[in-house]
Amino acid sequence: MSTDQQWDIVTGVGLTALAVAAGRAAESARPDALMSDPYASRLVAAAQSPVPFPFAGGSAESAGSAESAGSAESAGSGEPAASAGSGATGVQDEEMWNGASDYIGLRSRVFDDYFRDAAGAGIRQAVILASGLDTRPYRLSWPSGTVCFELDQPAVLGFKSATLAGEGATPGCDHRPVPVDLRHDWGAALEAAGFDASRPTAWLAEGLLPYLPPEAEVRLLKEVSRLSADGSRFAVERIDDVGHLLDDPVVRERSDALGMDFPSLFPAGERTPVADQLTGLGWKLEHRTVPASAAALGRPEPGLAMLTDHVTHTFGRLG
Ligand SMILES: C[S@@+](CC[C@H](N)C(=O)[O-])C[C@H]1O[C@@H](n2cnc3c(N)ncnc32)[C@H](O)[C@@H]1O
Repeated sequence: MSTDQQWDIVTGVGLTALAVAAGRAAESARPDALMSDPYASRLVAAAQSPVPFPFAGGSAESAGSAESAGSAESAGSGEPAASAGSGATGVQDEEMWNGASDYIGLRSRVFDDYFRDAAGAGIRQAVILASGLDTRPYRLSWPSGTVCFELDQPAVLGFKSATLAGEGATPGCDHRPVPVDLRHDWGAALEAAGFDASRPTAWLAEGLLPYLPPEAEVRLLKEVSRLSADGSRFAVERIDDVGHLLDDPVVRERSDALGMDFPSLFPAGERTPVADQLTGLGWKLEHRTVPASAAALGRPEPGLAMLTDHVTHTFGRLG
């Protein structure tokens, strides 16, 4: 991928955001759902992807209220999302999507809880880096006065805002989308959108870092740190060696089925481990493995060795 290439929701890295939304739709439809995204099915349907994603039916109105979303108790009340219907392929295999939701559902819940904890600790500024089709500003309960910034490519944010507006969805926070390319200088755009670096912030990088070139990853972690007042928090999904992901035959089979040129999405190059970078930038870290999160939430481990062995959720605090 060239350093200036852009994408929308059905091309390049954008397609990964759609795949994650399909995983959240699948999770939301489970009777034992760990989280509920009442908009995921609708977003997947509206994208009209040339790849036939499943779970593209349903509507936000019928899929449960945003108020009730996000708790284990209330989750699962949403309407089971329907399959895309025509043109069935391996991509529409239920088992595969239930497998995907095992991890996506778990990851979403872990980071939903992270934002709930940060709100409970009095943090009123959230920044979701590479938010994709994530709908946390709409589906979580935010304390009054919370400002939520979402950063992603212009076409991705534009598609999401337009689709959710068409659904009559309204954010539960002061929602500020910031269209940027995270490979370049995005801090100035964030500040221009009203971000206040003197207030503690809860940052999230979920499904982002491996897609950045190594030097852009270094810049991003430094920029987050520069903009973080004492008391800030930073949650990161880490995949420290993407080679394991690309070598996994199940991952390859799934990305092939989705028509993704997966290897091309991960820029090559030497990387300093993210945990080392964060520690060097002053963050105090806590790490949680995927099996540990699964056990804590009463879920079996996701069936992919690559996820259980090579993905970590890291939580940083400053000050
Ligand atoms: C796997 S998706 C994850 C989306 C979201 N965090 C979620 O969990 O649903 C990756 C996202 O990273 C975004 N992304 C990757 N590189 C980016 C860049 N250089 N600038 C802006 N967004 C980027 C993509 O547009 C996409 O939305």
